[in-house]
Amino acid sequence: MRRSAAPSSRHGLLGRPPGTNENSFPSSSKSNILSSSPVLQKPSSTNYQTSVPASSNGALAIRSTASVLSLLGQLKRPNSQASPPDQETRQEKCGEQRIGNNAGTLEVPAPSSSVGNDSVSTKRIFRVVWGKPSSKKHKTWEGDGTLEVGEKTATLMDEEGKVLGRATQVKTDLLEEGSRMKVGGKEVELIDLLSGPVINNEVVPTTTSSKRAASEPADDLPSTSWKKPKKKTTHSLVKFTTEGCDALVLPSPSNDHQWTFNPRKLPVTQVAVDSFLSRVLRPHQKEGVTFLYECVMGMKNSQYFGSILADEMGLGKTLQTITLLWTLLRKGPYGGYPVVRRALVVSPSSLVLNWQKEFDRWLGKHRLRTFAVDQKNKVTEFARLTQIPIMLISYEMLMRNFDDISQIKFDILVCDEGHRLKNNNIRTSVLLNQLEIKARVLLTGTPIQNDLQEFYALVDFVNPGILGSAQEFRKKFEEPIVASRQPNCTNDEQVLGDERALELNSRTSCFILRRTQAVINQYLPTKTEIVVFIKPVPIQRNLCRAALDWWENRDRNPGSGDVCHLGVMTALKKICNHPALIKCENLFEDDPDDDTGSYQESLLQELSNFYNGYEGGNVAVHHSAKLTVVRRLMEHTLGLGERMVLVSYFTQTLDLLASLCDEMGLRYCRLDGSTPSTQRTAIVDEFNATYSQSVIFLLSARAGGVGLNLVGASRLVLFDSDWNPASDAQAMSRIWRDGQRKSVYIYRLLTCGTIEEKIFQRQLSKAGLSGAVVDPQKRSKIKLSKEELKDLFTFHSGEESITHCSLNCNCDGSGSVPSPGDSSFSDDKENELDDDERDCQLRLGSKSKHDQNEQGDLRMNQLFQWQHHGPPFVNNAVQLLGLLQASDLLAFMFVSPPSTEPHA
Ligand SMILES: Nc1ncnc2c1ncn2[C@@H]1O[C@H](COP(=O)(O)OP(=O)(O)OP(=O)(O)O)[C@@H](O)[C@H]1O
Ligand SMILES: [Mg+2]
Repeated sequence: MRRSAAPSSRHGLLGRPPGTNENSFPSSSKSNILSSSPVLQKPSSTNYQTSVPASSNGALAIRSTASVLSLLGQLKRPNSQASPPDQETRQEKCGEQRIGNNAGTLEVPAPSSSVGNDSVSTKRIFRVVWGKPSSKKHKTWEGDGTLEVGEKTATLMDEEGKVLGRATQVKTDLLEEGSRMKVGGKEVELIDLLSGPVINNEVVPTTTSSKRAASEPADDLPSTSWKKPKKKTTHSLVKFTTEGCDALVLPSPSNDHQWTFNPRKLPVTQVAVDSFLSRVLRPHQKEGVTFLYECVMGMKNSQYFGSILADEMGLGKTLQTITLLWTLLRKGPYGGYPVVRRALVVSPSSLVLNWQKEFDRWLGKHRLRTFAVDQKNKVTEFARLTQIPIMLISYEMLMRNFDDISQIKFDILVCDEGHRLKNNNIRTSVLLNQLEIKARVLLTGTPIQNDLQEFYALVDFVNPGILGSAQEFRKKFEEPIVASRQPNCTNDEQVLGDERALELNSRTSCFILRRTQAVINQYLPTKTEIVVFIKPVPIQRNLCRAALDWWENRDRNPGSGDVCHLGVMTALKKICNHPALIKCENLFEDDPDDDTGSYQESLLQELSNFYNGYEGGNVAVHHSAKLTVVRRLMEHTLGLGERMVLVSYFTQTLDLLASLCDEMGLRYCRLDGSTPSTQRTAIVDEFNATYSQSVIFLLSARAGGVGLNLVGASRLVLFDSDWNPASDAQAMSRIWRDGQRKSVYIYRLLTCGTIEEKIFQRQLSKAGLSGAVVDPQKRSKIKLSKEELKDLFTFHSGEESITHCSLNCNCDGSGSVPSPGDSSFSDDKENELDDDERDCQLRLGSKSKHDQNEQGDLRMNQLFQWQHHGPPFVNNAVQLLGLLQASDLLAFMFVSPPSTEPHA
């Protein structure tokens, strides 16, 4: 016996169609796509597609919930049980598939409720749970079923369509979702409305939609008008027009799909996205929804139901997912039955309430409510709430409440920022894998972060086994692809690696969809990215040299060994941020790379000898070149009335930036790892509010780098970089998103000649790895060699950008895009200029142009398409970027081509 109103679906998700019985359809009870294994049953030679097949390209559009609802109405009537065969006969007679005719109309069966009654049919069908009567608020239900509600009667049927009881003299107009009543000695709770009444061939607003505000258009109802059927026969056809380019009709199942997943031979109904959603979807989002639908329905591969939506940041993965879930919760291709009853959406804690907000924004609370698990809203409570189909939960909460969650039957799992499942041994992945949910959608803007093993883990999570075992994958794909990206690889290795990358791409592209930000360019204001190379101030140079000397002599220092590389890197990064950070109690406190031991004291001691300038109190801004630049940039930006996001990977650096704000008398918001998840959305909302007093947002890239919308700001500074380009890309994408009205400037600050520049170059190499799978033409180098490590620990003068030098670019730094004659790589460059790929492919460790050419694998990079600004930085562009006041500290700048022409 089950507690709570979450009865299992023995007959697929929602069981037998209302009103059907064993005679009306084949008796197999396992027709649900997502929750039961299919029972193979040879279909008759006739196509069961008795309703309206969508055109394969989805061009024909029926914006109608009515067709599905009316079909349900038809099915429930005993005298319409024979309708599928009849329709088949008709179809055979006509010798055609009922796809749109030349006049752009579609034919669908008339709503049966209208048959024989031209004006009114008031029958409604509710999905219900039933059990013994009891006065308990949270009672134990015994089964699922349907309740057919007439004018004064209500008939309760179980999942098999067997009548369990009838009630007469019922005040049916009071019944709505959530109501409880007694029928035939059983207590019944109405969950949701499957089919509404039909009046004059139009489905009138359901109980749910009648709750809609009076002023709001009934936009989930068909916007196309139904025309009267010519004949009032059971199977007369209704034509209605398909005008309107907003409509989105999802693909119909193939015959194979029907064979596998429709053993009961339910009529195939068209699944269209409700128009209130389809009209707000951008073209790429329509494509995305269709793609996800095909994947989770097993239409692309009947063995696998997973998908990765890997669109770049800000493309609206949330809206696409919400559209998918809403549609699956309401509809399905077989008998019109919803495919999903309950959905689980897992996200980072900072985004749980954002998901709720987005659900409310796009669907409205009157259509759907969601349940966000937190300290107050317990998982067990959700299990009892039959009317709330969506659970939103953070990864952390999921782990804490796993036992309760595993008791609930979910039909689809969505993992937002799913790249965190890049290791299938971590506890989150292990637990999520234990949930028996076949349909899995993983959302990520950055599918590959470090290596192909991580990519494998993501793929294997959504579609277990599709790429074989981890070992097989390593042998077949990873090793050859990695080998082909080594600078000294042979021709054969090269060819094999390219082949395997291609194969991997083709094997995964049917369930991974990735679009770049280029697709939203036209909807957003201009975005300009600026890589700013800043000259370190003398104290920073001295400290860098001291740290590197210490490293050179590491044999004489305690705790030497591999681990000390990481420690020195952290120290160098902190020196670049501000020398004061080395005075912090624990030098390595919040560096994720830190794995240091006792030797840090020795390094700290060494560095302290060089820096005594920080005694607490005000920040010595002039001890950090980057901080000085930020201060001047802030003055410029705030003077224009714009707001700014400052991002760092170090909480100590955020403290420093907070002190700077205090000193400047600026109000700021801050989100870092210590911000309670319950407060995060409120903080973001406060900042984004039009009249917010907060002009600066201090953001920890680790705690809040993903998913957030910070469109209240139009400038963002990435104060320090991560080894992982994906993390930086995530953080830098927070302000250039829908809702942004101003031109956006994104500054990446690098202290030149230091480890920061090396990390940047390393990133350019790693970024290419993503391309290796998404775009097999890309090639990149993956691992750091010993030489590269040594290169990392070389401090250059700090007077010029080594990145620009490594391009061998002879431009005059006047701010123009280099012309072919500016580089000695002109032969290669020509090819590269045709290349509109996003990622740069600078190869770290390349010492000279000669070396690179000998390897024959230098790919000229995107930086040749950027503006090159060198000293003396006096032109208007520098002024516009707000950096003129900081020009004494600048060594070089790359400025991206504007993403779009400025909006009118
Ligand atoms: N079609 C649309 N019309 C208007 N606004 C939209 C549309 N699609 C998405 N948005 C808005 O764009 C913003 C970004 O969308 P969303 O957060 O879903 O991006 P994302 O793809 O998940 O990015 P990330 O990878 O950074 O999480 C949100 O505020 C969302 O409401
Ligand atoms: Mg997102």
